[in-house]
Amino acid sequence: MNNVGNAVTAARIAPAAVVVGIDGPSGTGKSSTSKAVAAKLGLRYLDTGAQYRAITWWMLSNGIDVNDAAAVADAAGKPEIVSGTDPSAPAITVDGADAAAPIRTQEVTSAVSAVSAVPEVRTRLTELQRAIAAEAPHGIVVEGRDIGTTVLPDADLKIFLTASAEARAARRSGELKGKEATDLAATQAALVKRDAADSGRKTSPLAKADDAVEVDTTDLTLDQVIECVVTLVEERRSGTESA
Ligand SMILES: Nc1ncnc2c1ncn2[C@@H]1O[C@H](COP(=O)(O)OP(=O)(O)O)[C@@H](O)[C@H]1O
Ligand SMILES: Nc1ccn([C@@H]2O[C@H](COP(=O)(O)OP(=O)(O)O)[C@@H](O)[C@H]2O)c(=O)n1
Repeated sequence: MNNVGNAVTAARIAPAAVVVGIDGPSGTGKSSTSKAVAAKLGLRYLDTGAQYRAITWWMLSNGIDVNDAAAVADAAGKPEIVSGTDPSAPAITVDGADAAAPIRTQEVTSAVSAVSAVPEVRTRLTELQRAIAAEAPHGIVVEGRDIGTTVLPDADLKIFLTASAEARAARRSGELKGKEATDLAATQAALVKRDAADSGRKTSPLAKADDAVEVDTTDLTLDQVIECVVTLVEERRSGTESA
């Protein structure tokens, strides 16, 4: 077959790259759903929250006062942050060091909203996120707070996950070890406080894009959420969305 024939055949076989943004507050199932959907559909995966956690961890590790926006802004370009996009083994390094564990500590979780509110931090990470998405050969699932509104406004599909604060706290608490896991009320209060900070900030707040599909996961199993999103992606790809 000549080159034109090969190109036509290839075009028939390989679906066009698809970009999916999944936003929502903590504990709605963004990471679990995004990784599973990316793996099922042969897409790359990006955890933008891990990048905000990584830069926060760097600030804390280097003695920057995370509540001093000017100091955080001055240092925003210093850490080298590299994200792996394999959904089966997402990785993140900071200045060459594996940051997967330290970015999940309570210290980082308590500081990340302050760092994430600094415009220079958001500008830098948004540029990085867009570059990673552009490099994904078959497409990518990108999860966060502002993917559909700011980072990838032209995404092929935008999902906004929600769930009751109680359900989200119970899920998060189920992940925590020891004392934290038993103090459900404290976990819920911390989640609600972080949601408010993320939604209330001036620069690219946590928000549902007007063209995002909202999925309330409160009474759904994780598998049901994954199946729902896979179906939405496949419908968007084939242009056969249900009315
Ligand atoms: N629909 C669901 N039902 C029950 N548990 C869920 C559901 N979605 C996620 N989980 C669990 O809740 C915890 C938080 O999920 P995660 O994907 O990390 O949420 P997010 O990324 O939105 O914070 C994980 O232990 C996950 O397995
Ligand atoms: N696109 C994003 C992703 C995360 N973030 C910030 O990073 C924090 C941690 O994000 P995360 O996704 O790891 O948090 P969880 O939803 O997993 O609890 C959020 O609370 C936001 O403050 C952001 O500002 N923008």
